Amino acid sequence: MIELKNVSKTYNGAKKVVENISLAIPDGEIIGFLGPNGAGKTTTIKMITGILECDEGTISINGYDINKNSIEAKKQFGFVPDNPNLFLRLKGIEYLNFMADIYGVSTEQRLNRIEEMSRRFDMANALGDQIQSYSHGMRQKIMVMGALVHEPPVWILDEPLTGLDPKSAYVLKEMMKEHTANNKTVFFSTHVLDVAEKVCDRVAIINKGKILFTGKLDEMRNHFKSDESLEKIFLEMTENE
Ligand SMILES: Nc1ncnc2c1ncn2[C@@H]1O[C@H](COP(=O)(O)OP(=O)(O)OP(=O)(O)O)[C@@H](O)[C@H]1O
Repeated sequence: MIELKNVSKTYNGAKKVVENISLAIPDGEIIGFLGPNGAGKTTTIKMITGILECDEGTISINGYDINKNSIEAKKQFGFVPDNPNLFLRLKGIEYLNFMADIYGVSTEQRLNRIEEMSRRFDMANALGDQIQSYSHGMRQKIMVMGALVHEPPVWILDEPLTGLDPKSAYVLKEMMKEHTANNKTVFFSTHVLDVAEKVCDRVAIINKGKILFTGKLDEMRNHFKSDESLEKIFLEMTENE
C-alpha cells in the first residue's frame, strides 16, 4: 500500500509540477499512473521512492514514511527507473549480486531468484557480459531483475514496458499479475493509454501536476466521454503510442 497525502513539488521555486496530490494505491491490484508527457509522473515517482523530497505533504509505503523512516520504507519496494542506462561497466551478474547485497538477500535465496528471473526473461546467457554490451531491452530487463531480487512487496516501475520486446513485455505483465494475485502492490507509470488498458485494474490520471481521475478503466472511459478536457488528454495519450 502506498499513500500520498496532499503532496506538492516545485523545481527551483517555480510553478508547481505536482500540485496537492492525494492517492491511495492499494494491495492486490495493478495500478497504472497515466498521463501525457510532462504531466508529473516521474516527479511523483521520485518523491514516492525518496529520490526527491516533497515540498508539502506526506508519503508512506506499507505504513513507513519515506522521509521520516526512509530505510524501512525503502526496504518495502523495488524501483525500476525510466532510464535503464545505469551501472554499465558491471556485468549483469555483478549488478544483481550488488543489489542482493544491498538488500541482505542470502546466497541461496538470490541464486533461486536470479535463476528464475533470468530463465523467464531469457537472460541466463547474458549475465556474464557487461551491461554496456546489452541492448536497450536487455538493460531494462536487468534493471527489473535487480529491483525484484529482494522480493519486495511493493513494485514501483517508471514506464517499464517502453522498449521491451513483446515476449519480455508479456513476461513482465504476467509477473505483475502474479504479484498482485498474492495481494501485493504494483504501481507503474505510462504515457500510453493502450498499455494501461492491457495491464491495469485501476488507473490514476495525472495532467499538469493534478490528479484528474482515479478508478477502474471502464469508469474512465465513461468519464472521458462526458468531459471535454479529459477527452483531449485521452487523445494525446493515444497519439503517443
Ligand atoms: N529537474 C527539473 N527541473 C525543472 N523542471 C523539471 C525537472 N524535472 C522535470 N521538470 C518539469 O516538471 C514537469 C513534470 O515532469 P515529469 O518528468 O515529472 O513528467 P512525466 O509525466 O514523467 O513526463 P514523461 O512522460 O515525459 O516522462 C515537466 O514540465 C518537466 O519539464
